[in-house]
Amino acid sequence: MKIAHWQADLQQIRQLRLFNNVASNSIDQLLKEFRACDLEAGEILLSPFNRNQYLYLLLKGQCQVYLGSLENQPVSTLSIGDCVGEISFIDNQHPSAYVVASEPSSALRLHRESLINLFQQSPQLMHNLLELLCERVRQGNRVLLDSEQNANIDTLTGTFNRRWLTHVFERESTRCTFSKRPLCMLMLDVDHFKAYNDQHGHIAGDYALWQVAQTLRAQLRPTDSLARYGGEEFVILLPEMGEDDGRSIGERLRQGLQQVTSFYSPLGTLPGVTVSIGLALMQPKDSLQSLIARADSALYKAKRQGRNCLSS
Ligand SMILES: Nc1nc2c(ncn2[C@@H]2O[C@H](COP(=O)(O)OP(=O)(O)OP(=O)(O)O)[C@@H](O)[C@H]2O)c(=O)[nH]1
Repeated sequence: MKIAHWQADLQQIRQLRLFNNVASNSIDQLLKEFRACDLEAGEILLSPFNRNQYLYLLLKGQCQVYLGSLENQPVSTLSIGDCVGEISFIDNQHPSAYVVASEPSSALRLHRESLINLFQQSPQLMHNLLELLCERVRQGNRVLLDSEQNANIDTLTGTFNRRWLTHVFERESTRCTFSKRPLCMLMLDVDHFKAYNDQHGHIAGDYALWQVAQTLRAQLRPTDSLARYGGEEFVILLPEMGEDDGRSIGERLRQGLQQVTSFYSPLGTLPGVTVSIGLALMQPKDSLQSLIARADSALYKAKRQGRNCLSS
């Protein structure tokens, strides 16, 4: 980072959010506390390994924010007018993220020693800084929410995964028990899938799993929960469904897949697959594990009965 010569352009300064509505006669005084600096592309401005003493205000260029490691995808981009390092500047702790200049950039920087001075001179600037901080907190919460949602999604099929099933079972089983309603579980397993992979290739197998997920999802209610439980196994929770209803839904899903005799994929047309289904009705005191164990043995029965059928 190079300290740069900088001629204050009041027009530009007034447009920066930190200086929003700050009285013109204070700006001159405030700017004396700032130093201009130039950053090269790739330069690391903040790192969780180094304590940060400065608040940066981007005047030119842009920076990217990385959480955890610089190998990860950037979580956000900071551009002209954005503040950098405001949290560690205030609490004097290590930054929680890496901030890297993604192109040659210029910034104004302010040492934390000037903080008190600055606030005394301009409550408006303090107000602006608080607003920017709140925005950063909200942005952080959004990133957290996104990563939480991604952690529940199976990347191949776009359905929920086993982790999410644990979470949703807790909620739905409590709700159904409380309202004295039944809950049904279906466990589906693609038939002869090893042979499918062997014959058409693993990528084709991946497309077939994707196709299964699409077909199942299209036939379920929004309140039903579809999760990929593992390899070629899916679990469906049917809240407020007794055994007979669960059976007819399972049967409809099985037939729906049987009817997809072929489907289009980026590899060309591929044959469809069939599934075997095990059904289990939730009993009082059932845990997710005990319910899955019964659905799994019903599935095993369906496999023994010749596959492409439902058993309970
Ligand atoms: N393409 C693909 N294959 C997978 C995936 N997960 C598991 N498999 C394959 O699924 C196959 C499952 O084989 P098996 O458990 O022997 O069962 P099966 O051949 O389907 O036979 P049955 O279940 O008895 O009808 C294995 O060959 C796994 O490699 C995946 O994500 N993609």
